[in-house]
Amino acid sequence: MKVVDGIEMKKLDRKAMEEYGIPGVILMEHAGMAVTEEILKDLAHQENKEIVIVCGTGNNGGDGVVAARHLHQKGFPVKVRIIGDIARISEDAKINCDILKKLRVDIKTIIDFKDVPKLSEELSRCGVIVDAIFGTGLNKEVQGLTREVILAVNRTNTYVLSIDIPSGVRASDGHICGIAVKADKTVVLQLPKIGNIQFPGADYAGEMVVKDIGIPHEAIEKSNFPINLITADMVQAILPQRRKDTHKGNYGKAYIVAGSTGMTGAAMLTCEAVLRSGAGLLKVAIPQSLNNIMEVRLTEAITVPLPELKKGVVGISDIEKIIKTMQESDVIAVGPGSGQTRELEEVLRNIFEAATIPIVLDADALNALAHRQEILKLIKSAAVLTPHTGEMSRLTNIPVEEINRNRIQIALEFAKKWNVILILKGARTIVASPDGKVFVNTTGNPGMATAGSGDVLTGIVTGLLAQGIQPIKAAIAAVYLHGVAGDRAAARLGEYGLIAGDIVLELPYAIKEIVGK
Ligand SMILES: NC(=O)C1=CN([C@@H]2O[C@H](COP(=O)(O)OP(=O)(O)OC[C@H]3O[C@@H](n4cnc5c(N)ncnc54)[C@H](O)[C@@H]3O)[C@@H](O)[C@H]2O)[C@H](O)CC1
Ligand SMILES: [K+]
Repeated sequence: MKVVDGIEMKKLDRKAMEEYGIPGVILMEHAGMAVTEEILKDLAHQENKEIVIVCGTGNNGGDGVVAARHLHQKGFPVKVRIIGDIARISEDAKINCDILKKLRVDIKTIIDFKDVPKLSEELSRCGVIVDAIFGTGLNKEVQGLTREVILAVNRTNTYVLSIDIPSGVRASDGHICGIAVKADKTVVLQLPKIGNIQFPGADYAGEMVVKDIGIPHEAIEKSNFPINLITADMVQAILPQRRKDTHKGNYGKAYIVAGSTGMTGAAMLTCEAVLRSGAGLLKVAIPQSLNNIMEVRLTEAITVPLPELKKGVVGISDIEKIIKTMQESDVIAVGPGSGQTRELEEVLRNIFEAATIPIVLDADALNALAHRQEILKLIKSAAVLTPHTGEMSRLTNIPVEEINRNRIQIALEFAKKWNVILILKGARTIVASPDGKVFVNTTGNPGMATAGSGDVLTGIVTGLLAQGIQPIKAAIAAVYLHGVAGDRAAARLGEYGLIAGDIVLELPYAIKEIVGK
């Protein structure tokens, strides 16, 4: 499913009207009916059935006015409150306002601060507040009377339903324009906006419901807007159904270069996640001195002890053995707990030059790359990099705050520049492909911000790649499954007590939830 900004949505609106001849007032009618459907569901839980619909003078307000008519028609007590200069009302909204007046629905304009106390009372007394002030047309900081009205809405304990996007959240990036409505539910029209998905805006949406309002699907498919939401259907289509006549060789040979003294846990978590993601075979190259520990901790993986140059750390002297095992594998992952050494840069350079299989780079491999990004150009096969925002900052020399203000763009630029698939972990995790496409993940929770969670994701990516899944699809499915497993763990344990091992334990169930077996 595409995720759009206001400009792209307007383009699709215009295409629907100009190329398909669907009048805007029809789209508004569909929008109002879709909103009505959701309000009726929410009203079912409310004692008080009165609805106050707070409208702006644009088409978002128009959607609210259409919903008012349908609710009135169904016998619900409706109050419509239009903020601002009614003379500026959009054409389609005016058509609907005039109909409401003929139906003698209670419709008033809020034009002065002195109207706010009365409105506040109405908002506190009703069962549902509908926020139809701003949608994708919000284009500056919210001030003055509208600011006071949004403050009044947020001060009540009344259930709030926002149309398309909570008013005050910018559709293009989720920025809060001074103040925004805190919604219990947002009825998103046709396609999610970036502001519905990206924080901080995503925090204001409450439960999100996407409703079709009649924009032709073929027009949406033809749009080359690059941002997509990762959905369960998308992941289900990616995960191969298993044939009966198969053996472990069919599910690939994964190879991991990981671990160093004190960091065997990272290697262990990655290995477990590789196998729990369905890979057939797994070898893990670890420093010789850690072999006994790993042999004890890992039952299903084969350890490949490397004669270490420096105790407990993989070094360039091991490269022969690493390359040889790599050439017998279907995917190689480097970095979890490897230790930050200049040696690792050399190991990476050799691997990049020799690899004909997909490469997954995480943690210390990314930190090593921070000094030597140019060696990424040596890679001839597919590469998936999995930085969290801090590692991305070191990789790009862009401050963390700036990355978080523009996650999608920064991830996309890096992927294109270095011809790699980039998983930028965080809220939200972004998967960016060198061909310019972006996939935004919305599964997962703050409980996953715990040591080792990233090692598990690396293992899932590696495990799916081992099974021959196309790299971009493996990255998409991995971040989604990682989040679903984390959500299952949080549902069982809460967000505080959740540790990375719990995500690994829930992973098979997450896969089963999607694949069905
Ligand atoms: N295909 C669809 O998604 C459809 C969406 N519809 C609805 O239309 C809105 C977008 O409507 P638009 O008229 O462009 O603007 P808004 O209603 O979002 O904003 C109203 C108006 O407010 C002015 N404005 C902007 N920022 C501020 C501010 N900070 N302070 C004061 N005034 C401000 C600006 O002039 C805007 O025009 C979309 O979200 C959907 O809800 C269609 O109804 C159906 C098709
Ligand atoms: K709104």
